[in-house]
This record gives sequence, structure tokens and C-alpha cells, in this order.
Amino acid sequence: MAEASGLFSATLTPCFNSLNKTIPFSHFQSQSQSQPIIFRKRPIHCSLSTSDTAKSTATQTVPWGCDIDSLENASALQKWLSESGLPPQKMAIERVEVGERGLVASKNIRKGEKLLFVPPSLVITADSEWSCAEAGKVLKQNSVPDWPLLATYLISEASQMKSSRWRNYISALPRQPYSLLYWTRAELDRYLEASQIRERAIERITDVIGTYNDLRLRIFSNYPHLFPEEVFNIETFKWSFGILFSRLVRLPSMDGRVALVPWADMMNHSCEVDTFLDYDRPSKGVVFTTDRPYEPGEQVYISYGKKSNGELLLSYGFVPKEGTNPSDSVELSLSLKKSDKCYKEKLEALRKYELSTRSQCFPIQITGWPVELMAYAYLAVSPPSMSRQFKEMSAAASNKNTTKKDLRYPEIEEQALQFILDACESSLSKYNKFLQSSGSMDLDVTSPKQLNRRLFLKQLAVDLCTSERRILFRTQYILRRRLRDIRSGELRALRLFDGLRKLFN
Ligand SMILES: C[S@@+](CC[C@H](N)C(=O)[O-])C[C@H]1O[C@@H](n2cnc3c(N)ncnc32)[C@H](O)[C@@H]1O
Repeated sequence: MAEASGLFSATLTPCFNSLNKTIPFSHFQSQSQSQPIIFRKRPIHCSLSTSDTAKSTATQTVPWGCDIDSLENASALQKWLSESGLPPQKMAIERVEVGERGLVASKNIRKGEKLLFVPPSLVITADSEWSCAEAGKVLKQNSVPDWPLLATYLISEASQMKSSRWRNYISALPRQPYSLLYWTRAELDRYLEASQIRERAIERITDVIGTYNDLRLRIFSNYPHLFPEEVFNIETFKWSFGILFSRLVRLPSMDGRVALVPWADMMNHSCEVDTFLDYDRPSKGVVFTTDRPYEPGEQVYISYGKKSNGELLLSYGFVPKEGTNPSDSVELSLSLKKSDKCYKEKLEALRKYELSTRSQCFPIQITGWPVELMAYAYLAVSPPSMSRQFKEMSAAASNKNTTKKDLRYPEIEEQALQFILDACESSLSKYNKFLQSSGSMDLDVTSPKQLNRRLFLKQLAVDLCTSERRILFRTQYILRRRLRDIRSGELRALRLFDGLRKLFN
């Protein structure tokens, strides 16, 4: 889980932020999440699984962990944690309606109360002791960064099961976390064609494969006795990264360290709460402070951060109900027209500010679009006579313009808004097409298990696309109204001018 916002929040952190090519809203609090920590000194590019391998990939699981809704291992976890120093809790792991398993209040909980108090000895960080000390030493000697190190650590401990001190924790982890890492390329193409999240998922999967291959070539192959391929392979790495994406937290008060926090990571996310995990120095434990009271029997939630529905699907494998996520956004992809007379100069300006020369994504919220998007639109529609402003526009579009943020060029505002409207409508047509066809989509399956999986993925995709389309519809409405106002204003001014001219004549 990742850091969400500001210094005092820690959430369940996806790591590969470098992959997100979207420009964030400049007027939002920047989501200063974990830095790219992927182990990629010599990146290796691998292609994703094709639809032929899709079936086997989709069903392969690791030999440890449990079914995602298993309470059996959860109670063993609870018992072990209490015996290992977790203080008495006001919550217990139960089966819940939202999130399969979650922490449910067993006593009255007040608003503003600190809960959990997981001691550092029960927290997994990059400094945790390895059951196979030699393997840990090798990774550290090779300066493997935290994320790949923790991914390898989890697999190593899982494979040592009986001798690992984390066996109760690992037994209670899902055998196959809900995560887009488990979607095949064919499934991503089929269900997420309309959404930019598809690209993000492909990049993430490619990065996980690249990271695994880096480790394999640079380290594992030199120490096969420590890292045998039967244990350290792409399937186990997909699992461990799936676990990290959905459970790792960044703890601001522990110098921003990333950690797996058993027990705390049984808490599910709610878009309505505003409370995050952190290390509490006075009590020397990982805590969170409730922002509302809970009665016995109610599920207690934390926030995984101010994330869009697409980001929640990407890392955690769920989509909140439509309209319930105030941080929801949809990425709109814009690009310059190749027929533009100043195409080359504009590309140059984009390059200067490290913007993509192919297409650039910007997040749109129900409440509006970012100033960066408007700056990009100005650049896209500006005529050759404005060539001196190209750099200024690119700088503003890239979020790197520290001085002049909200650029305005009234003379091309109408064209810029029309440019955004065109992109919005082209995107909307893809969503409409998918959502219309989803009802009659042939699920093409050979077993009930596969049918369940396909139905589940399709439902997630429908939920995501419905929520993203809703934002685009609203944007379309606002853009059309603004354009109508501009055009009717111009018409009025023209009529006034005409009337005055006639009067003087
Ligand atoms: C940190 S774990 C929380 C504990 C998890 N429910 C379990 O049983 O292990 C994160 C996972 O919980 C589930 N989850 C969390 N919040 C959810 C929500 N609001 N709706 C649906 N699933 C949720 C997702 O599967 C997510 O990947």
C-alpha cells in the first residue's frame, strides 16, 4: 500500500509510479508516493503472455497462502500475533461484505481513538532477518532495492514455511491476490480496451517480468543453491509483487520506510474515511487513528490513499461503487495533429519539458480538468504566429512551470476547448462501444471456474468503465456549455457591433 497524501499518511502502496505517464493535477496535493525502486540496471524487455498461455497463467497459483476468503488461516494468524506481542485488540478478523475478510469492531470504538499498535518486531521491512541468512546477504551485497528485495524475501520465507517465523502470516495471505498482474494480455485487451488503465497494467506486468529477469540473470543464476528456479520463478514473483502492491505500506514516521504490517493489512479500504497507517513513536507501534466511531459488528476501514477507481483496480483488484470515490478520475489521452504546420516545433517544445511526443495522458475529475491539460490543448491548437509561446505552453503542460501556472490565451480558447471536447468524445465512443457490447459479450469458456473468473473480470471492467464514462460525460457537458457561451457571446458582440455600425451610418 502506498503513501497517499502528505506527511502523516501511509497507505497501501503501488510502487511503479515512474510508469504513470499521467501528469497529475497541479492543484491537487501531489501524491508523493514511493520513488521508482524497481531493480532495473540492465532492463530486459519481455513480451507478455499471449492468449494461448492465458488460461494456464490465469489459474496457476503458488503452493502457499490460502483462498482469498479463508478464515481458517486468519484465526491462526490472530493467535500467533497475540502470542508474539500484539496487544489485545478491539477488532477481530471476520468475513465481511466489502473485501471478503476484514477487521470488524468487537467493542465500541470512539472517534479519534488510536488502534492496532503492531510492534516493530512484527513488521516486515527490508531489514528483516532472513531464515536463509545467506540468501539475504547476497541480495544486500548486490544492493537490491527494497521492492524487489521484499518480493524475494516473501518467496524465500514462504518456501521455508516451517522454519520461517512468518509462516502464520504467509499462510493467511491470499494465494492469488486480486490484482491486474493476474490478468492475461487477452483479458486486458478484451475488458479494458476503453480505459487507459490497460496501458498501465501492461507496463506494470512488463516491469515485474523485467525485474524478475534482472534478478535471475544478475543474481539467482549465480547462486542456484540459494535461489532454485522451482521456487524463484515468474509465477512466484507475480504472487509476491501482487502481495506488495496490495499490502505494502509506507510509514512516514519511520523515515518513509516501506513495510508489510501483519494484522494492519487485514483492513479494507473505504473512500469515505480519511485515516492512514503510521508508526507512532510514543507507543512504538504501527497505529491508525479513527475518524469516526464504530459499534461492535461494524467493519473498520482505513484509506489506501486518494486514488482513482482505475488505480484501485490496478493495485488492489476492486472498483468502488460508482460515484462513491471523491478522488476518482479518468485519464484522457491527447496528442498533436501530424498535419499541424508547426508539428516539428511543437514536438521539440514537448521534448524540452519531457512530455511524451506520442500521446500524453491527463487526469480528469468530475469537478474539472487540470491546468496542464488546458496548456497542452493551447499548444495543440496554437497557430504559427504564436510559435514564441510554444515553450511556455509546454512548460505549463508539463507541470514544470513554477512561475506561471494558469496560462490563458483568449484568442485560441475556443479552439482549445473544442480540441479537448473532440478527445473526450472520441474516448466516450470507446466506452459506449464496450459497455453496449458487454451485455452480449461471449464469455467463451470451457469450465465453470473459468466462467466465474471471466464474469468477475467483466464485472470489474464494467464497473470501472461506467465510473470513468460518467466523468467524461460530465466533462463533455461542461465543455459544450462553455463553448456555447463563448460562441453566443461572440455572436452577441457581433450583433452589438453591427447595430452600432448601422446607428452611425
Ligand atoms: C490489504 S488487503 C485487505 C485485507 C484483505 N481483505 C484480505 O482478506 O486479505 C487488500 C485487499 O483487500 C480487498 N479490499 C480492500 N478494500 C476493499 C474494498 N473496499 N472493496 C473490495 N475489496 C477490498 C482487495 O482484495 C485488496 O486487494
